[in-house]
Amino acid sequence: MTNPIFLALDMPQIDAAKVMAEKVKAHVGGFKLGLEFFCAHGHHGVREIAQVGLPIFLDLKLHDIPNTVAGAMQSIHTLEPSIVTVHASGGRAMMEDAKAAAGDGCKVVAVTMLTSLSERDLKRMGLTSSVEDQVLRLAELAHTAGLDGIVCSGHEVKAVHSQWKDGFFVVPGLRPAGSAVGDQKRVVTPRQARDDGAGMLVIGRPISRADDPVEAARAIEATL
Ligand SMILES: O=C(O)c1cc(=O)[nH]c(=O)n1[C@@H]1O[C@H](COP(=O)(O)O)[C@@H](O)[C@H]1O
Repeated sequence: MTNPIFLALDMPQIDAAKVMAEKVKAHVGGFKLGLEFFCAHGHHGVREIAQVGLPIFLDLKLHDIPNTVAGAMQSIHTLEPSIVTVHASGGRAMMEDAKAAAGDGCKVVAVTMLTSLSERDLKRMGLTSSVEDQVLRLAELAHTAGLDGIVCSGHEVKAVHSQWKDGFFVVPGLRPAGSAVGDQKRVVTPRQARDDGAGMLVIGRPISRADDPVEAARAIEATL
């Protein structure tokens, strides 16, 4: 089994990110570079982390009109990411154009409801359905648009998996038992997410902010 853990390198310093990546590379399957890192270091930063030798998940959460998102996808071709995110709420045409513009071998997955949101947050946005129903609706839209899968929390992944059998499901908001939840609201353990159908486990602070990141990554890997 390839290691499904992707370490989120959410830090603004390129040197610290590279040191962290080198340290834990034996216990993870790849690295996720998101907005904090990409806004600070762009293409150069991605190339630096890619030198560590593991696949790169470029988490740009693109959300704009179809033409702009397709252009952004083309602008990252040369980085050869394994996987890129767009927001499902950008709509079907946006997702179709994003997928058409993605480079060969690059999965495109749609973020559904951020794991930092609760049912109450949905209501405040005027959405009256449950989180699970909203995730299932957006997952269906992403599937129809021809994407490879979605990003959702471990609370919904089982239901999404039963609706979309061959989809690829990325699950963040993961916390080993007893670790600090922080700003996440819908959390499960890495093992639970895996058992329920997650293809990729995105983990940041429980590893990167641990006193001993190598031991933290090794311990999580051992639970899978
Ligand atoms: O797209 C993501 O990766 C993502 C989607 C989501 O709904 N929730 C979420 O936490 N993430 C990302 O997953 C990572 C979680 O980090 P930790 O909470 O530190 O483990 C961060 O890099 C987030 O940007």
